[in-house]
Amino acid sequence: MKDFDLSLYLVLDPALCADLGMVETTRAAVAGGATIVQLRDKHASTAAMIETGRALKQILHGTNVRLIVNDNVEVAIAISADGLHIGQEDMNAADARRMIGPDMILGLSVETEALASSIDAGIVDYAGIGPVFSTSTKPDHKQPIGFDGLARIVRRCPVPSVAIGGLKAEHAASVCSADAGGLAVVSAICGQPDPQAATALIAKAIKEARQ
Ligand SMILES: Cc1ncc(COP(=O)(O)OP(=O)(O)O)c(N)n1
Ligand SMILES: Cc1nc(C(=O)O)sc1CCOP(=O)(O)O
Ligand SMILES: [Mg+2]
Repeated sequence: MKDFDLSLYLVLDPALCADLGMVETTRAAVAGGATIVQLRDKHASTAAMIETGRALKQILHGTNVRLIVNDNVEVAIAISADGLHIGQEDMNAADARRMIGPDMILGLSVETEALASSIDAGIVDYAGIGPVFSTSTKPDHKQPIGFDGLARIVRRCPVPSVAIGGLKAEHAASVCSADAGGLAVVSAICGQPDPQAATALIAKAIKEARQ
């Protein structure tokens, strides 16, 4: 069984993190209670992502916080990341698994009940489900599913799941009620005046929702 915690999943965005940078934002978020971090940079070269990924690995060394690379399997392998996250339009999950080997965490985006049902739990370790709400962070996002849609999709998922899309601390209780394993957030942490405090606020809301 792979050891990872989806409770508070930080997805990095270089533009939103412009002031502090992705590395310092990650340092602050980990201090605030982030449990997993994704390096997501849709415009960086592979070489630039490898450099950032190595810096993130240093920050996360000695913590239980896992580092996931978005989209780029070459980067995930080059930096020996803890995991890779792919979407339906990125690559086939079985091909990704063959490339990263059996031990790396593999996350897959799913937007519908049918896609959730089709997940092979022998290949995929967790599902990213969304968008719950419309969000300007990902202009090409699919149709928002709301909390009812989230609950329906989670029910069909044979693997742990994390909700994404427009989520903030105030949504922790609804995400937990839908039985998702956590909240994935970008703008609720990246670019916030105090990313550590912003993370701690979400972590507190998750803790309260689970009590
Ligand atoms: C945790 C998590 N869930 C969903 C996504 C979205 O992945 P994808 O659909 O491939 O879109 P991009 O992020 O690549 O634009 C994610 N990155 N992380
Ligand atoms: C990276 C990503 N994936 C989504 C999906 O629906 O699959 S929504 C999204 C961006 C989420 O950003 P914010 O927390 O700022 O709303
Ligand atoms: Mg993708």
